[in-house]
Amino acid sequence: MSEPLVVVDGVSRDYPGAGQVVHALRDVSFTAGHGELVAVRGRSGAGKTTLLNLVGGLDRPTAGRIRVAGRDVTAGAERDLLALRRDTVGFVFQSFGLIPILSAAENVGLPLRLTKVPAAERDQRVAVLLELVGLGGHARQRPYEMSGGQQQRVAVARALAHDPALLIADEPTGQLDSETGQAVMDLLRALVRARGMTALVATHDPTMMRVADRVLTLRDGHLVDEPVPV
Ligand SMILES: Nc1ncnc2c1ncn2[C@@H]1O[C@H](COP(=O)(O)OP(=O)(O)OP(=O)(O)O)[C@@H](O)[C@H]1O
Repeated sequence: MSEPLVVVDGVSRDYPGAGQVVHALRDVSFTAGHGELVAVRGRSGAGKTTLLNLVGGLDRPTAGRIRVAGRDVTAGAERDLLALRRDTVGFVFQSFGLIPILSAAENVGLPLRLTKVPAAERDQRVAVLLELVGLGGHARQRPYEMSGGQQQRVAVARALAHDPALLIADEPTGQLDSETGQAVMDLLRALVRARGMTALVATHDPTMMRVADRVLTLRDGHLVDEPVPV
């Protein structure tokens, strides 16, 4: 069997602070297999965002190695990281990150525009993706005409547009009420199952921890063994 989709090996990330260095991650190691949904929990400041950014190639560690889909995310040139993000990783953020002047369909189609997928194919894929997240009838609406849950669904559809092997979601339900958050979680769970994607989801939300295959706990930059509350 080939190596797991995500391999994090002895990763540390220091930030130079005013006067003293912040050790945001300290010697973190884990793997995430193909098709696995891994939740990352921890208090504010524990290092969740730092870890997700490193795995997604948005940042580089101070020490250690990360491989995603067989590619070294830590040693490559900037253009290799760009290629990784374009081909392999989809991102979902707490704040949705949609472009306000674009419709739902245009937001979802944006990554395909950047990779120069022909217009007809793009439109078809966008329609399928919006159906997939339950927004088939909302293609022309702009983000401000949609609820928070609907906006996050658009963001999920956009993250899936280029069919990434890895979905990285940083507090995807952080701005949603619990019922809407649950719906977005269920959607992520179903998508990971149906598409065989791997997902790494930072969350404070106990619901997400219940639907995850595995929960990693960060404390002060360390991975710790801690039972998950049920
Ligand atoms: N760019 C930066 N420069 C300096 N310190 C940083 C930077 N980014 C994060 N940190 C520090 O690194 C530590 C980990 O931050 P991180 O954002 O990864 O935590 P988190 O677990 O995602 O928190 P939250 O749940 O509040 O989003 C914190 O002490 C934070 O202040």
